Amino acid sequence: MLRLDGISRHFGGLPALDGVSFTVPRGRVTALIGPNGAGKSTLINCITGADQPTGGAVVFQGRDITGLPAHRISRLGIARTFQNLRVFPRLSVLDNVLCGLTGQGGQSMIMAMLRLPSLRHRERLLRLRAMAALDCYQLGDKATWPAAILPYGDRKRVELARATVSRPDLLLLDEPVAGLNADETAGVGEQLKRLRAGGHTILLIEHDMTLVMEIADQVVVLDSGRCIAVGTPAEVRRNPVVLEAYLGQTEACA
Ligand SMILES: Nc1ncnc2c1ncn2[C@@H]1O[C@H](COP(=O)(O)OP(=O)(O)OP(=O)(O)O)[C@@H](O)[C@H]1O
Repeated sequence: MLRLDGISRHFGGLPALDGVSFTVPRGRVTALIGPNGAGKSTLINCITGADQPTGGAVVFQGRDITGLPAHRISRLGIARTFQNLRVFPRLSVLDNVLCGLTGQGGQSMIMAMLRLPSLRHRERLLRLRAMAALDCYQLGDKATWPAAILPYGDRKRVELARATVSRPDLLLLDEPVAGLNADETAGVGEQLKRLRAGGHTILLIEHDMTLVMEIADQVVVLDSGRCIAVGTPAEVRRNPVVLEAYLGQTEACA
């Protein structure tokens, strides 16, 4: 589904990513883990076009998408959530989720001005899809609320609904449970399991190791911009290089 070939990204000569290569298989959950500053968000930014790699190639469904602008990559079927929430505070919850369907409107400016019945029909269908996504995340009763007044946990779920509403071929989730309490984390964990069961391909950045070990099929470990391990959760958990770099020597000795 996605192949990364030697991705590098240097900031002022300092490597945030240094020749990172791995593949994200279709229909599986791949977790990307690593200590703070390892380069995880930079890598997601390079995949989605929010940033450009200084070396290497991003190949999605057989096509080289390296350096394409973010809106074109999004149209190819890659959606994401952000580590620092990016909901539109003044838009309603429903409109925030409809933003995840902008590429599917299919209307030209002329059609939009003429308000043809076919266009109104299409808009109704998109709203129904957005409402169904909100229901999946238990947000249906807050559809008309401005996003600004939602509690943090709800805003996280609005982002998830927006990222998943278009049924993207690849879903990139940057710390979806960061800042959530235990109940909210469990709720999002259930959602992620449902997405996995539904055949979604997911690249998940997460520091919550319990969640990662529970839902990932494959774990990729970054450390100081390098890929130091790729394997199943069980393989990675007992890899001494990973334990030393990420989990700490104490656990390695346990
Ligand atoms: N725009 C930038 N300018 C300069 N340095 C940057 C920039 N973005 C990231 N970096 C640096 O690149 C390195 C990797 O950062 P990145 O945010 O990708 O790490 P991360 O693994 O996502 O960390 P965390 O788990 O804390 O989110 C860090 O040293 C960071 O300071």
